[in-house]
Amino acid sequence: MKTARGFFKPLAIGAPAPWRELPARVERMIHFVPPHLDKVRAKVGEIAPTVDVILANLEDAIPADAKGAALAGTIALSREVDFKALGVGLWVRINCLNSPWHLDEVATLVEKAGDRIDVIMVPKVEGPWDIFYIDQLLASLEAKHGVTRPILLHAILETAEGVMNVEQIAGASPRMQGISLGPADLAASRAMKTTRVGGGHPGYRVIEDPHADGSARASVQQDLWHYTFAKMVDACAAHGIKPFYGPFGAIDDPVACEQQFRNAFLMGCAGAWSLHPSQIAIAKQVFSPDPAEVAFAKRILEAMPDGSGVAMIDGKMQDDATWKQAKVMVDCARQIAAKDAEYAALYGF
Ligand SMILES: CC(=O)SCCNC(=O)CCNC(=O)[C@H](O)C(C)(C)COP(=O)(O)OP(=O)(O)OC[C@H]1O[C@@H](n2cnc3c(N)ncnc32)[C@H](O)[C@@H]1OP(=O)(O)O
Ligand SMILES: CC(=O)C(=O)O
Ligand SMILES: [Mg+2]
Repeated sequence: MKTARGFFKPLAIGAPAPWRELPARVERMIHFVPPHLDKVRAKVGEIAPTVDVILANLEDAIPADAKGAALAGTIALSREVDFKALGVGLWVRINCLNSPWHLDEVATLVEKAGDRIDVIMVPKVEGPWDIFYIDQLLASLEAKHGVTRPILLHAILETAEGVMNVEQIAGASPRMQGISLGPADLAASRAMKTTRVGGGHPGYRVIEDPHADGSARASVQQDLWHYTFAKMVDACAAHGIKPFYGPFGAIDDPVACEQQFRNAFLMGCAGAWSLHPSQIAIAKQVFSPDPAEVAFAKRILEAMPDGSGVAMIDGKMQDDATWKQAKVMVDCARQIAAKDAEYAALYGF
């Protein structure tokens, strides 16, 4: 690992100085777009004002013979829509580092759209060495092409080795913006016997003990992802970067999608992916704190102006620790309100 003094030094002569703090951005949903499809790309201008992030996907779900078209479509998209003016992030998911495509992709993206891309998402990150490699490559390309703002990195946690190394991945570079859970590839990597993209499974349950009278035993479905998810959230929080839930593939089950997103929100995630336009509103609602909870959090802050001591509100004890939770909630709401007039009104900011 780098020394403390070396950590924030640019990795190439002429590369921009690394971010010291992550830029404050609302990222409730990362909306995936297949950029090789002209018809879908043409609709991005309409969708962009309704989302926080548009992601041009070059990796899985893009056919091998369309990788070039997807890259060209991404560059075109970065010029066709003024994402900065809309306050919408532009992200790109490149192909994985052992694929034949990633090198040309990164070189072309930085050369042709380096000043317009906020975050590059790197799939199948196995350990900090993957981040060191892409960090150095980006610095060299940014220097070469005069990019003035460092492009951030987002890792997908989707292999058993990646899960084992998640703490080092989260802290590998000042470029690290966040990590998303990739439940589909992770399931394959672990030899899980499933065929889903995220969500639960009806077979993964706990069952109550047998009853003396032999009557039916209740059982409840459990969360397959809890362990990995909690490990990822702690690694991200400890390193000051953002955790995200990834994709929910059952487009036809908005109820389960909402529940999966809500579990992620409650655990500390900043957002989730939307694969289909119908998932945008779900993510927006779930990852914007409930106005009633925000109102209660404001009361805690008002009751304890310096954040110390003890207070009772509606029968509930408040102290320094609940004050800190309330501050997380109100700060999150304030950030959303600054971007989203609808929520500004709901929160009373
Ligand atoms: C495990 C992982 O790696 S997950 C990440 C990789 N996967 C992806 O990125 C998938 C992205 N999503 C998609 O490709 C599509 O949404 C699919 C294939 C899942 C479903 O597509 P369809 O069957 O066409 O959905 P549907 O018919 O409901 O689409 C309705 C409209 O929304 C459009 N649409 C669908 N998905 C998107 C999208 N992600 N962004 C913008 N528009 C979209 C369709 O083009 C269609 O437009 P139209 O009415 O003008 O014809
Ligand atoms: C997100 C992703 O790429 C996966 O689940 O495999
Ligand atoms: Mg994957």
